[in-house]
Amino acid sequence: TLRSEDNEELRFDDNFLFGVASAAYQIEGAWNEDGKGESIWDHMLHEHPEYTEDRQNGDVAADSYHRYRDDVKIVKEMNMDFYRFSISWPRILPNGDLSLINAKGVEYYNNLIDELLANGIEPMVTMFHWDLPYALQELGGWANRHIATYFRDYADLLFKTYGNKVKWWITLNEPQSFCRGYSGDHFLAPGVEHPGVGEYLCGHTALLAHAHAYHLYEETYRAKQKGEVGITLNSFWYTPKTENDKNAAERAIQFWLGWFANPVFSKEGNYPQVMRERVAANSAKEKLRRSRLPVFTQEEINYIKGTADFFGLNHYTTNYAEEGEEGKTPSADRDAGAIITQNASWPSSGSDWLKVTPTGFRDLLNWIRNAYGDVRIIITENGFSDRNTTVDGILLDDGRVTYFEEYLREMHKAIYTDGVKVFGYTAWTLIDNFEWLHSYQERFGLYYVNFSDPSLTRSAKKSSIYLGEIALTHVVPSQGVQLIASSILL
Ligand SMILES: O=S(=O)(O)CCCN1CCN(CCO[C@@H]2O[C@H](CO)[C@@H](O)[C@H](O)[C@H]2O)CC1
Repeated sequence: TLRSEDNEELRFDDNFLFGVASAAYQIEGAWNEDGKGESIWDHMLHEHPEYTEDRQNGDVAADSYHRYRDDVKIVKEMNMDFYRFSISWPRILPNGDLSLINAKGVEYYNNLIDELLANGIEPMVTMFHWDLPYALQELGGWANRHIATYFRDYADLLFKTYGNKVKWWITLNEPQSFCRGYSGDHFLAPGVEHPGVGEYLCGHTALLAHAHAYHLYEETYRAKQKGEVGITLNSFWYTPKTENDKNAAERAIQFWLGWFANPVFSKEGNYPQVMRERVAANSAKEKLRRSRLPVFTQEEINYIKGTADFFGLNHYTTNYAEEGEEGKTPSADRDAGAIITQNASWPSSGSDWLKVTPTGFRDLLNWIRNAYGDVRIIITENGFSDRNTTVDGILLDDGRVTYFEEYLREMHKAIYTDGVKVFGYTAWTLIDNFEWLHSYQERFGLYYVNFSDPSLTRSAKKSSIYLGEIALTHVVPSQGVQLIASSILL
C-alpha cells in the first residue's frame, strides 16, 4: 500500500551526489593482458569453471579495459557526478608487492581517470574489490596478517600515483563478503574451506590493512591532496521474524555489519561485545585454548578507531532473523546465533538473495545513525537484478525502475524526515557485467551488454534514463514516471 507521500515529487538538495559503480574483475576483462598478474578470481575460475552457473568467467567480461571510453560516455549520458570503479591490484602489482610495477596497468587507470575528469566526472576509487593478487594468496592471502603491510604498500603507490586527481578513496569493498572466501562459501574466491576461523583471520587482517591505508593518507598525503578516505561495508537489514526475535535481529546486524563497523565507527572500537562473547563461548565449548575470533590489543583498537572520513554502505535487501542457530560447526553463521530467512511473498529479482523490501533501507540507515552517531554516509551500491533473456525484456526494465524509485523514496525519508546524514547515492551497476558465481545470468546493469556479440555494445535500458533524469534534476518524479521513460525509449 503506497502511503500518500509515496506519489509526491521528492527533491534531493543541490549538493547531494549521484553516481554509478562497477568493479575491475566484473567489467574489465583483459585478465592477463599488458602484464597484468593473476588474481584469485582468475585462478579459482580457471581451476573450477564448474563454480559458476554457466562455467563462464571474467577473462573478457565487458572488455572495459579496451572500451572504457564507451563506459565514460555512459556515465556522462546519465548526468552522474561521479563514477565508482575499482583498481585491480594485480594489474598494477602483478606479484602483489612493489618488486614489479606494471607501467601499462598504471597507464590504463590514468587514462580512465583523465577521461572521467575531461567529462567533468569525479573518479571514486575502490582500492580492493575482491581480486587479490594470486601471488599473495600463496602466502595465505587475507588469512595472513602480514598482507596488511602489502596492502599498505599498494595504497601508498595508488595515493602517490593518482592522488592528485582522485579525491575519493574506498579502501575495501565489503570485507564481510570477501572474507567468506575463507570460510568455504565457494561463491567467493579464494574458496578456502576454514569456516569459523578463516573468515575471522581475514577480517582481522582487513581491518589492519584498512587502518594502515587511512593513517598513511593522514600522515603523508591528505595535507597536499585534500581527499577523503573511507570504507564500504555491505549490510542487509534484519527484521525480527516474530516479536520474540528482536535479540536475534540485533545479533545478526551486530555480527554482519558491526563486525567491521564497530572497530572503525564506534566510540569504543573493537569487535562488537556480543561477537566477542559468543565466539569465545563457542570456542570454549569446542575445547579450544583461545577464541577463534582474533584479539586486538588496546593499541590496535585505538589505531583502527575513527579511520574513515565517510561510511560507504552497500544495501540491497532485507532478511528475517529468528532465534536459533544455523550454518557449519564452527562458522561465523553459527556463532551469530540467528536463523536468516526471507518472506516468499516479498517481490523478487533475478537473484535468490535479493527481494524488493525498500522500507528496510530506511530502517538500516536509522540503525547506523543510532549505533554510530552522525557519521557521514554515502550509499556506494544499491541495485536490482533480473534474468530476462529477450532484448525487450532487458531494455524495458520496469522492475529496476520500480526498485530505484522505491529505494530512493525510503532513502529520502531517512535523510529529510529522520535526519540521517546521507550525502550521496551510487547505483549498482553501470553496465551488465560478471555477477560472480551467477556470471552473466544475473544482470544488474543500467545498460545492456550482449555478451554473445563480440562488439559488446552497450545499450541504454529504461532505468538508465530514469536515473539519469534524477541525477540531473535531483527530483524523484511522482508515480507514472515509468510511462515517461518508456515513451523516451520507444
Ligand atoms: O547468490 S547466493 O545466495 O548463492 C550467495 C549470495 C552472495 N551474496 C550476494 C550479495 N553480496 C552482497 C552484495 O555484493 C555486492 O553487490 C553486487 C551484487 O551482488 C556485486 O556485484 C558487487 O560486486 C558486490 O559489491 C554478498 C554475497
